[in-house]
Amino acid sequence: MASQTAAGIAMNQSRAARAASPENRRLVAAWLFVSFALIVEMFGIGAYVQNDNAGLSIMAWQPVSGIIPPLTHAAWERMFALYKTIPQYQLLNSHMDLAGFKAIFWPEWIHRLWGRLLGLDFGIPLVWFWWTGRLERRLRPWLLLLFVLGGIQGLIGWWMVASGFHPGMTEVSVWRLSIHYCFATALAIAVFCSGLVVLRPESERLPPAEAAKYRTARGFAIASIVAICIAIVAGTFLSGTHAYTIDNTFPLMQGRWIPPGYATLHPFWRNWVLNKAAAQWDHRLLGTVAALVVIAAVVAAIRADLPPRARDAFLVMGGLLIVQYILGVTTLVSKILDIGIVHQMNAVLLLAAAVWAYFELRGRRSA
Ligand code: HEM
Repeated sequence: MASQTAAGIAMNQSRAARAASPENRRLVAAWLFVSFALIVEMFGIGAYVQNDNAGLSIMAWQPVSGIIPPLTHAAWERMFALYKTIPQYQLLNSHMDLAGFKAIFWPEWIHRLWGRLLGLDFGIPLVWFWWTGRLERRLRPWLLLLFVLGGIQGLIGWWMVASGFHPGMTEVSVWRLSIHYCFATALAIAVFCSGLVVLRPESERLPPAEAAKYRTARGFAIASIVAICIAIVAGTFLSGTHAYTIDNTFPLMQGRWIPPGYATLHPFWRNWVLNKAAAQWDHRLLGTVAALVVIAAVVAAIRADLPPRARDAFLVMGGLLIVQYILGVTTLVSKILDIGIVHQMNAVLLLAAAVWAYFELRGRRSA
């Protein structure tokens, strides 16, 4: 019995050593970063679906059997007949034929397929890494939680889509769209952070005395994260109300700094979410505030003479910010929504870069 226990302890120790080895950490981190990249791709697909107004084309929630698209003409006709029962078809698309329906079906089908693939991409390696002792003990429940949250994101997606079937609705609820987008962003960033945690163990963080020197730059990294998150939430209201369809001039709206239609809804706060002019103005303003905070962070980082990895992170964040701003303004003035797709994907990368910048300046808990 005693020898069995000793053998068990030895095995646990060898598993822990294996999990902590640099090669293993790189492998696990690569899996997490690839998963992050696939989620960013998912943002692009989701944006395409939204631009095409295709999100309401599949009226069933079938996580497993839904992977099989209609295979016969009769099956297509059945699917189309279902779509004909919802207000979006009756109020907007009553002229649509089967070919038109197929054109909105496929983007939504690919969106859901990608969600399933993400589940496999995360779930299968999770089981394998766990089984073969490649995951540090403290990470296991966290990664399992992320997997479960991925499933919940799918449910939120369906809850969002279902809001578009209500009487009088021709698209999904702005609120639910915003929650769907924000939850996806949080998940993407959580996966990215997990990759960083695996790649950079406690021992590779800055010694506390050095970390203290960079307090200001670290504070700016946190401020950038907060400002970018706020701009993202405002972006979801702009996107959800299709506010890019009005006032396509920059920086003024209808020749004014504050558009005349800003406060038409009551109570006042509803304008922030549901009023096109207000949603667009808020996003411009908050995007600009985020841009200024990020620029200040990059200046602070350059002046602080940071360690190379941290400096790189701040510079990447600054570069992505410039790209983000240009993409936002270009989407607005051109009304080319394909540019908006890249703007949405880049938002997640920008937030990830800000998190990375913060991460590189974290100190060890002890000397
Ligand atoms: C740091 C700055 C910015 C961030 C993080 C950001 C983020 C976002 C996000 C996440 C969305 C999409 C949300 C969704 O689809 O639910 C969005 C949409 C949009 N943003 Fe930005 N944005 C920024 C700056 C700007 C600026 C400065 C402009 C233009 C003045 C702009 C114009 C737009 C437009 C027109 C859309 C709608 C695109 C569409 O519906 O497809 N953004 N933004």
